[in-house]
Amino acid sequence: MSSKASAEALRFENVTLRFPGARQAAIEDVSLRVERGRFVAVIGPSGCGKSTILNLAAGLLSPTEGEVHFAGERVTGVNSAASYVTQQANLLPWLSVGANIGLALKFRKVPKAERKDRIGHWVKLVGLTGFEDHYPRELSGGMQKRVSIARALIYDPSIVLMDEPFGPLDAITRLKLQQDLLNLWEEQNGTLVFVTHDLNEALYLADQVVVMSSGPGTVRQVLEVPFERPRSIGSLVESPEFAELYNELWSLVKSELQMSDATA
Ligand SMILES: Nc1ncnc2c1ncn2[C@@H]1O[C@H](COP(=O)(O)OP(=O)(O)OP(=O)(O)O)[C@@H](O)[C@H]1O
Repeated sequence: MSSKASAEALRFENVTLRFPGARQAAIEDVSLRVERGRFVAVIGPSGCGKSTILNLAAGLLSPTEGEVHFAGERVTGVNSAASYVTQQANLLPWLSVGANIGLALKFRKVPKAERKDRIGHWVKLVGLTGFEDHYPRELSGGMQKRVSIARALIYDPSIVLMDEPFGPLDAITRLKLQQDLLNLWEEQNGTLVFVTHDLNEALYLADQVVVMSSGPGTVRQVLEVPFERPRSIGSLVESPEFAELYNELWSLVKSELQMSDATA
């Protein structure tokens, strides 16, 4: 295998997905390559197929045409290497915070003592010390999100897929969690593909931003985000380079929104 091929995490090759009975394809002829260790944001108008792309990467949907590959292998069923953080935290209400976080370790038959250590470590990392024995209903939305992030990262998955990870949270909690995610996931050197509607979030977190067009969903442009890591959101926001890139991204997204309004 060439070094180029071995650095590849996810690849979409001319992927079209048409839901049964749909007038037009949800996504059409999407080609995309995500290298290992990269953070990639997918952004675009509502309905342009962002979640569909995550579902295809997770192996929950199969392309109508084209192929999805992960780590050099064609994805033909559920992609067990991928950890998926959906829009809702989806915690199991009858399990404590600790048990929710450790779920993937239990499925993988990690011995109890090791499980306990790793859960303790992650509870601390996501700032939930003292809440291990609480139940999801006793947590705020932000705390539930922290649990779902710890649950997704605890078993060192090869790739994490996140659908609007911080969507419903207030601005301050979002900022804090965005910075936490940067710190946590950079340490693990993992691959992250996430969908967002938030231009700032895309630029804070990602190495590349995939801007999609709608009707049907296609890749309009892939924008490189050159900011060095480790990143501090506070310093990024103050830099002129950030403002410049934000404007570039905004004009791309704005033209997509105008196009989708015109075709609606
Ligand atoms: N299960 C389904 N059956 C039929 N059509 C679907 C299904 N899921 C999604 N679609 C359609 O596919 C298209 C893409 O949907 P998708 O959810 O991927 O878009 P999105 O960009 O994630 O949207 P949003 O930003 O609003 O969450 C939309 O037109 C949607 O109506």
